[in-house]
Formats: sequence, structure tokens, C-alpha cells
Amino acid sequence: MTRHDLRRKLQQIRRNLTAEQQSEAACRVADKLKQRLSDSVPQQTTVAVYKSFSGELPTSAIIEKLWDLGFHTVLPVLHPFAKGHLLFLRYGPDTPMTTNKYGIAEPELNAQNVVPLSDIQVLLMPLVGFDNQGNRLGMGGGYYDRTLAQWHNGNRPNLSPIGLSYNEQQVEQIPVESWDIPLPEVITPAKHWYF
Ligand SMILES: Nc1nc2c(c(=O)[nH]1)N(C=O)[C@@H](CNc1ccc(C(=O)N[C@@H](CCC(=O)O)C(=O)O)cc1)CN2
Ligand SMILES: Nc1ncnc2c1ncn2[C@@H]1O[C@H](COP(=O)(O)OP(=O)(O)OP(=O)(O)O)[C@@H](O)[C@H]1O
Repeated sequence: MTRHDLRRKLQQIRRNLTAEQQSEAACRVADKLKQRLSDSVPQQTTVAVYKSFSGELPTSAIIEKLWDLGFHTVLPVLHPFAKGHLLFLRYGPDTPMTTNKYGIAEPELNAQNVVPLSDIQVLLMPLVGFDNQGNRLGMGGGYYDRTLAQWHNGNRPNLSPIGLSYNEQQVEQIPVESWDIPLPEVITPAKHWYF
């Protein structure tokens, strides 16, 4: 199956989950994530989250939990000039928000709120599918691939990328492309995968 067909198929599966299945899954993932972060000092740890859309594992409860625990959070914002790249902006309960071209909520662009990747310790990533080697299939924009490239270069050794996913998004094999960088970790409701 091509990446395109697999993306379509997995998006369909994701969209067919009931609201109850979605929130139950998010709750289990939040618990596993909390355990994973339990050794971190919250005041010193910035976690990049995402605003879920199109059937993605819901993140609102996860974000609330991170705030309760005292973590700082940032959200991805489509770069205004560098096509295909992301910026990360500080995100709190009072952050003024806007909607990007895909209909995803993001903080209003304000240079003062940009947080460099070097100041982010945990990068939570949405995904459409993943396989037994940690290969990731995303929405097809290459945004997170470009972010991961900076980590893979060895430039960001202190960054931990972690994919968040439903169990149903795991497949035998994702057809990989030359630019794909496998994830070191994926958290699903059933299991915390280390690759
Ligand atoms: N919640 C969330 N935020 C995110 C991402 C994400 O995957 N999830 N992104 C991660 O990159 C970036 C946005 N990337 C996106 C890339 C493509 C499409 C999109 O709508 N694509 C077309 C065609 C895709 C297809 O072949 O299915 C579409 O769905 O119509 C949306 C977002 C940044 N923010
Ligand atoms: N590190 C990179 N440098 C330059 N181009 C890249 C890089 N990574 C990916 N791309 C380009 O981005 C496009 C989309 O890639 P791909 O289909 O793998 O996206 P994805 O991983 O599914 O999406 P996303 O990461 O946004 O969730 C490809 O056409 C590819 O050429």
C-alpha cells in the first residue's frame, strides 16, 4: 500500500472511533506520559504539545494535566516564511489564538513568544500511523520531519520526541522515504513503545 493510501485508510479508522473511545484512549496515554515525565523537574521542562484535529488522539486533557503538574507548554505554529517549517510558541490558558490554513488552532504569531527547539525537552507529536521500527506517517506536510531532522543531526541531544497514538494506528510496516526519521518512543493506550 502506498503512503497516500495508508494515510487515507488510517485517517478513516481514526475518525470512526467514538468520542468515548477517544477520551478513554487520551486518558490512558496521559497516565503513561505522566509516568514518563515523573523524573523531570516541571519548572525546568518545556513540553511541545499539539492541538488535536481530524480524529487525532485528543490532547486537551493531556495539556491540562501538564499545566497542573507545573510544566511549560509550547505549540507548533506554521512558519510565516519558511515553507514546511514549524515554529514553537509559548502556550498557556490565556494565550491569544488564531486558526492556521489547515483549520488547526495555533498561538498568534508574536516573536517574543517563540521558543527555540534547544529550550524544549519533550516533543509530543501527532501521527497518522507508526510501525514496529518507530517509522512515522504524518499528515504529509513534512513539518515534523524537518523538526526531527534537527534532532537527528545531533544538534538537539536533550530533546525527546514522543509520538502519541491510538493502538489502531500501529501497522506492520510504513513505506519509508529517505527523509523519514524513526521515532525513539510512541505512547499508545495499551503500550509505551521504545524503539
Ligand atoms: N494537530 C496537529 N497540528 C499540526 C500537525 C498535525 O499533524 N496535527 N502538523 C503536522 O505536520 C502540522 C500541520 N500539518 C498538516 C499537514 C497537512 C494537512 C492536510 O490537511 N493535508 C491534506 C492532505 C493530506 C492527505 O493526503 O491526507 C488533507 O488532509 O486534506 C494538515 C496539517 C502542524 N500542526
Ligand atoms: N528534512 C526534510 N528536508 C526537506 N524536505 C523534507 C524533509 N522532510 C520531509 N520533507 C518533505 O516534506 C514532504 C512531506 O513529507 P512526508 O509525507 O513524510 O510528511 P509527514 O511525515 O507525513 O508529515 P508531518 O511530518 O507534517 O506530519 C515530502 O515531500 C518531503 O520531500
